[in-house]
Amino acid sequence: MLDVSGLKKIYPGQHGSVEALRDLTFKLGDGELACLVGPSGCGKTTLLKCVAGLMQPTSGTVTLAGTPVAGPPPDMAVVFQEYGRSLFPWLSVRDNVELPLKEKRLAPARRRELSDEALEAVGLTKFAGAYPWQLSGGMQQRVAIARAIAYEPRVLLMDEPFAAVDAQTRADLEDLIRALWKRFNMTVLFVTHDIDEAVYLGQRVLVMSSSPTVIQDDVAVDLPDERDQIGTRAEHRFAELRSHIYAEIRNAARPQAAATAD
Ligand SMILES: Nc1ncnc2c1ncn2[C@@H]1O[C@H](COP(=O)(O)OP(=O)(O)OP(=O)(O)O)[C@@H](O)[C@H]1O
Repeated sequence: MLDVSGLKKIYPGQHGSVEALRDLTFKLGDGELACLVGPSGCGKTTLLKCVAGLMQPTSGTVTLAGTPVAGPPPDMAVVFQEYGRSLFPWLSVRDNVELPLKEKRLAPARRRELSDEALEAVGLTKFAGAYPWQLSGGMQQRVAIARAIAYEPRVLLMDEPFAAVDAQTRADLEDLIRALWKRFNMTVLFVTHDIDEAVYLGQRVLVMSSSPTVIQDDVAVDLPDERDQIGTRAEHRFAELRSHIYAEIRNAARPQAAATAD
């Protein structure tokens, strides 16, 4: 479904250019849920922007279902960390969810159907008429997720979407993502700083090295498919996977966050 090959990104700058991504190659199969972890500044956001067609890589390719990505693809949606800035405060929850569907030029009845389903899926049916500023942080992030789901993406990209919410809300949102992933058969690439979150959510964890960045490890999460916040996290295998990835990231982290390319 998603094929990233030899991706390289160099940011030009006045004091030397920064090689954020050196040579990234990985594939995601149709319907896979993979998490991407790596040390701070290793280029996770840069990678997502290139995959989402929001930024041109210096070299390398991103292919979505066989088609090269040259701009934002119609069957991909992105959920960012800053839900506060990604929702329009003057639009109701429903209008926020339907906005991209208008861009897609869907008829009003179809837009309504999709927003109803998405709001029901994230448990916000009762809040369709509310405004984002009337909702808690976790609820606002659920609106952002509903907006992405309503778009009916084949691939959902998430960039540290739960970094700004409290621990209990975060756990609820993690379970919501796994439920939505199963219900809508999406391919999900989920970027996080949090190793526990990556192991809990993913079928695979891609570990990025520090800059200049490559994929350092690709760990299969061989935990049972049914996950729950208490049981799964208490499993011996969960602890083993977490320790393994933690050691990889410790290895990957070097004192310098970014290398100079010239
Ligand atoms: N627009 C830009 N111009 C120049 N350098 C940039 C730009 N954006 C990012 N960088 C550099 O590229 C490297 C990777 O940044 P990026 O934001 O992709 O990392 P990240 O892994 O998402 O970071 P974090 O985990 O802290 O959010 C960093 O060294 C950063 O300073």
